[in-house]
Amino acid sequence: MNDVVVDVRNVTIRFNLASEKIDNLKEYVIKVLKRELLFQEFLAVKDASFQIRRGEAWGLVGSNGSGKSTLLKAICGILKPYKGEIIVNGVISPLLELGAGFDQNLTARENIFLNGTVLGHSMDYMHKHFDEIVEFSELQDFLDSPIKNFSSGMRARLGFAIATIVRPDILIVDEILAVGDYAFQQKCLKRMDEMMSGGTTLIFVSHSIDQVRELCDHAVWINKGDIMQVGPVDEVCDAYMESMEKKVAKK
Ligand SMILES: Nc1ncnc2c1ncn2[C@@H]1O[C@H](COP(=O)(O)OP(=O)(O)OP(=O)(O)O)[C@@H](O)[C@H]1O
Repeated sequence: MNDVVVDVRNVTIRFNLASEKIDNLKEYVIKVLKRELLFQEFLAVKDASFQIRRGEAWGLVGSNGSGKSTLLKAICGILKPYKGEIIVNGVISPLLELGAGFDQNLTARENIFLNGTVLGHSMDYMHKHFDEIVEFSELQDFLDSPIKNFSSGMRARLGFAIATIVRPDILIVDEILAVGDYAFQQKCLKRMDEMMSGGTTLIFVSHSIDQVRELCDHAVWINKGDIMQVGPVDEVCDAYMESMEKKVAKK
């Protein structure tokens, strides 16, 4: 049996950055049509390869702007690699940036249904799980307020509660716990633990190395798009922390 659920094969992700300043949309369109707009190639992830097996928990670590979220988006299929391929076996429940899948002008109640649909659930399914979502998020008193008035922690509560009503094959959690309070973080960690006991594979991005060590068994350290190390969580986190400490000492 092939138990590899995410196979990242020599993946390079490229963005085109406009290399000149453009002040307005009209100027942009004219330049694109005249083929005068210059782009600079920027590789956010370079030749990344690793394999994640069923039931494993992987942490992605690295400093700001190193390519963690970009790699997660490619695993979710939101971004297409410029080179290489990613093979995913199973259903992914992605919990990416805060507010992704939410409409800021709709209420929490409406957003539960909207976000559920974005994740591929029927209205019927969302009706059945509505109370469970509200209970987990502890937002009973704010159900009819528009999301734009929510704090980042409240958005994280709602997003996490929706993304984890199903027991997906692969759960992807990007830095979302950072904005939740301590009690909510513990509640989320417990739920992730339970999901992993049930066989869910986890891919987790966090700047809290303690959380990565606690939750994950493997890790990838990425730095400015380069994969620095892949392997057992403690080895990778030790190497990453050592490099961070050296960086701090130099300053
Ligand atoms: N849509 C985009 N267009 C152009 N550049 C992008 C785009 N998305 C990300 N980048 C660039 O790719 C690089 C990696 O960004 P990414 O968000 O993956 O970093 P990260 O490791 O998740 O950072 P952080 O820890 O700060 O969240 C950054 O330099 C960022 O500016």
